[in-house]
Amino acid sequence: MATATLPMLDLAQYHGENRAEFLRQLRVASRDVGFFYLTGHGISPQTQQQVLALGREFFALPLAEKTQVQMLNSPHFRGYTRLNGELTRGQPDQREQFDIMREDAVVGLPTSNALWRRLVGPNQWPTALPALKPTLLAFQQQLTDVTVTLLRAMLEALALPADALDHTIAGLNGTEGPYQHMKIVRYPVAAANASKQGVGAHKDPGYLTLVMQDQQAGLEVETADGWVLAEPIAGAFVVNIGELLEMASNGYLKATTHRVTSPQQQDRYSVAFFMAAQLDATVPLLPLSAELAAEAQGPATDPANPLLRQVGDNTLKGRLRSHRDVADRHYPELAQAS
Ligand SMILES: O=C(O)CCC(=O)C(=O)O
Ligand SMILES: [Fe+2]
Repeated sequence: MATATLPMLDLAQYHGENRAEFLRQLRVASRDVGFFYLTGHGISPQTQQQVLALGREFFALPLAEKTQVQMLNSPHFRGYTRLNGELTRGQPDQREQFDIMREDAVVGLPTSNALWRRLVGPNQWPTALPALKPTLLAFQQQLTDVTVTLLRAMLEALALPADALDHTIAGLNGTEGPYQHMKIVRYPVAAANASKQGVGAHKDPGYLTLVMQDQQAGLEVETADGWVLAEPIAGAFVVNIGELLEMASNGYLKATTHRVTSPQQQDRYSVAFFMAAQLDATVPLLPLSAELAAEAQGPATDPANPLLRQVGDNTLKGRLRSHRDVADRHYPELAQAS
């Protein structure tokens, strides 16, 4: 593991007198590493601790309570996934998790070419832990606000209008704001000789991801210097860029591969939040200046997993690959094709 560390950015500077220098650092970090720590985001340590504590409580519930809200029940890919229940590049991840998205009503009947509309719908909530719903939904909204600010700052950092992507995060069918997806995760200590794939190497699909970690390390980032450990820093979020933003910037902003290695001594808890364009958006190609365009390397393409500019199709494709059991039950016609 390389000893390099990730860049550190203070979002408070975006609103202060160091704005220009902040934007420069943001541009360089997003171009060269695609990963950084973020402080000055305005979310209090108390709120962070409260969410992590509630996450621990959730995972400590009896399996029967967690199974009651299993993702397998949900055509909208919300709910609990047991250990080994999610696949990354076909290999099972050593983590259990609970996924939520925007709390929505089911939208109208899908037409055959817009099956992604079925991603929209309600979350599942465990009756045994009533505090989970209000706490996680409020936290999801706070993280959304931070990522929207950050997205606008990134566009400014590219010398574009801050609102250049606002039309892709305005909301779907009367909902407000961008696509939201949050998960609370538990990575158990790996048994000797067992797989240590907490989550396999991957890029995130959306615009921007925020990760909140407890004190247990495990998140690793692939950089030009090799794999770098994103050591937890109390109060700071880890930010990374997703494939949609890489695509919009023609590869100037980098979606970087990362993974989690199972902890050795203590279970690790984290919360990951993924902000993306709304499902009916098509990701535009941003008009970069000639100077910046010269540094844009084009989005990385993986022939085994091509990116789709239509966000709903791209999102559904990712969910079907990661959660095969949900795909088989709720999308049999697509599960066979993917
Ligand atoms: O748990 C973490 O630290 C990161 C998780 C992650 O990369 C993901 O779920 O996409
Ligand atoms: Fe990730």
